[in-house]
Amino acid sequence: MMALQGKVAVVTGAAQGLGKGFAEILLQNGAKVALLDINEKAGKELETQFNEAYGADRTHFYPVDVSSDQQFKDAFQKILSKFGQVDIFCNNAGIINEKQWEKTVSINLCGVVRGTYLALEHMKKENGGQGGVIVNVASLAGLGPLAQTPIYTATKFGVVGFTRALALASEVANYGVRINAMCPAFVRTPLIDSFNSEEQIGQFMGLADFTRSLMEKFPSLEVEEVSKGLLLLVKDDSLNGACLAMMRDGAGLVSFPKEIPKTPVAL
Ligand SMILES: NC(=O)C1=CN([C@@H]2O[C@H](COP(=O)(O)OP(=O)(O)OC[C@H]3O[C@@H](n4cnc5c(N)ncnc54)[C@H](O)[C@@H]3O)[C@@H](O)[C@H]2O)C=CC1
Ligand SMILES: CCCCC/C=C\C=C\C(=O)C/C=C\C/C=C\CCCC(=O)O
Repeated sequence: MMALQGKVAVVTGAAQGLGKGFAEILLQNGAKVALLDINEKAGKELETQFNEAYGADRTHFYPVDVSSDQQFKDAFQKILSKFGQVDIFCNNAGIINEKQWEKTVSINLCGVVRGTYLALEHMKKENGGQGGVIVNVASLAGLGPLAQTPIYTATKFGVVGFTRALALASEVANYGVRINAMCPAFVRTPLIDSFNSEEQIGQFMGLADFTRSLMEKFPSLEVEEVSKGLLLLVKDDSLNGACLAMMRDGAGLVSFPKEIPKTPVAL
């Protein structure tokens, strides 16, 4: 089990919702945490709140839009200057916007790739790094389709595939870095509150009842429950390439078939 005392963590999308919960559970377990978010006001307020609660200089906020390569790189350098190292990197920032779908891809998928590659370059043993762990936040919609949000679903499938492929690369090439994914069902955060909006859902608004019936099948989780899942993926040294599915009735590591299950067809 990885002990978090003295470790340095980075969490994107940390100003509210799941990211705030992830940052807090890492602080409670002894890590220092760099908070990254596009929302400067909420991020700075959270930095003050966390430093009061967990000790001066345990957290620092960095304004970063994960869709910007430059902002991400600059912040990473500043984090290294302040904290000296990065051991844990959680790519959590994500949005739902089916209308501005290229923006959604740039944040939800490309943002995860940007963060992961920055962390990997620093952590990789072949670069003189000390190893570490990266956790990418996907969704249950990264394992099965959410009809109202095809682009969001595509980005989350992308996050799962990217995580699994890179975890395998890490194992084969011995990077010394573990890379895992989280796949929670609906979680009570502002993301869900803002969902009933034509601005974000566009042409798929008519499918709202279908989503509501799905939400009955997967009742909402609380941030605190999902945060315990993050802690598991960070601490358990045996987990690399793991996808943790989280639902109200329990969490579990997803098994992927070694062979492609298929029904034969005549061609
Ligand atoms: N709430 C839910 O039901 C579920 C959420 N997720 C995923 O969990 C992650 C976090 O979601 P929530 O906490 O629910 O959302 P949220 O909307 O409550 O929080 C997202 C945070 O990300 C920040 N953010 C947005 N765009 C950004 C950007 N370009 N750069 C940096 N920060 C940015 C926001 O300012 C906000 O603080 C997302 O990746 C989401 O897809 C996964 C499954 C279920
Ligand atoms: C296995 C089928 C896919 C199940 C997907 C389950 C949950 C995924 C949740 C998310 O990732 C994003 C969270 C919320 C957005 C989705 C719908 C909210 C709709 C609210 C409403 O219409 O009232």
